[in-house]
Amino acid sequence: MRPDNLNNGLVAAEAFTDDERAAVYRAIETRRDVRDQFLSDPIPDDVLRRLLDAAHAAPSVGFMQPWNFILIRDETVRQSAWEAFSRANEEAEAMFPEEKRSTYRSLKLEGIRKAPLSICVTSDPDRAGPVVLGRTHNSRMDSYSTVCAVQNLWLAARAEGIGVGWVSIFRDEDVRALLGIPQRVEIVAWLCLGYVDQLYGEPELAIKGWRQRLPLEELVFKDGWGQK
Ligand SMILES: Cc1cc2c(cc1C)N(C[C@H](O)[C@H](O)[C@H](O)COP(=O)(O)O)c1[nH]c(=O)[nH]c(=O)c1N2
Repeated sequence: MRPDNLNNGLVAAEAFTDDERAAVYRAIETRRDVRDQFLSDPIPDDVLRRLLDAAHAAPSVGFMQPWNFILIRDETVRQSAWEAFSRANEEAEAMFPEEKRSTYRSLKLEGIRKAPLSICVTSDPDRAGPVVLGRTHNSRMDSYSTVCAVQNLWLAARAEGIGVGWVSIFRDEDVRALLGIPQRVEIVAWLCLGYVDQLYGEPELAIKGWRQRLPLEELVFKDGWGQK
C-alpha cells in the first residue's frame, strides 16, 4: 500500500472507480449551452461557492490565476446587458449571408434576463507581473487559462443541475462601461446561470439546423498537420 500523503507533496493518484468515471463523462457529455430553460430559483450561496471553487481550481499559465468573477444579480444591470446584446445581435445578423439570416433571427442566443445570475469572467494580464512563466512567447496564454476556469465552472454547474449559457454577442466597450472594468483587463465571458429541469440532448444549434457536430476522425491528425 502506498501512503496517501508522501513527504514530498505527492498524493496517491489511482484511476477513478467506474461510477466516478461515469459521472465525469456524463457531466462532459450532457453539458449544454443554455439560453431559455432557466428557472427563476436563486442559486444558494454554498452552491455558488462550489462553482467558483471549481473555476478557481483551473490550470493557469505560471499559476497566475488571472481570473475575476463579477457576480451580477441586479435586474437593471442585466437589462442594460441585454440591451447591449440586442444592439450587437442586430449587427451580427446583418453579417450573415441573406439565406442564413432568418434562421439566425429565430435562434435564442442569450438568457440574460431570464437567468437569475450572470457572471462576467475577466482576465487580468498583470496578475503575476510582466514576465510570467509559460507566457513569455505567447501573450494569449492568460486568456486561455481563464477559459479553463469557465469550463470547470460549466461542468461543475452541470453536476449541480445548474445550466450555464455563454453570451459573447456584445461590444466589449458596452460591458466594460456597464461593469466598470478597467481597459487593461480582458473580458472573457458573460455567463448566464440558473437551475434547469430540462436540457437539449444535443447542441441546440445542431437541433435547430444551424451547424452539425463534425466527425472526430476528420479532426485527428497523426504526426503532422493533415496527416491521416
Ligand atoms: C467562446 C464561446 C462563446 C459562445 C458560446 C460558446 C463558447 C465556447 N456559445 C455556446 C455555443 O453556441 C455552444 O457551446 C455550441 O453551440 C455547442 O453547444 P453545447 O455547448 O454543447 O450545448 C454561445 N451561445 C449563444 O447562444 N450565444 C453566444 O453568444 C455564445 N457564445
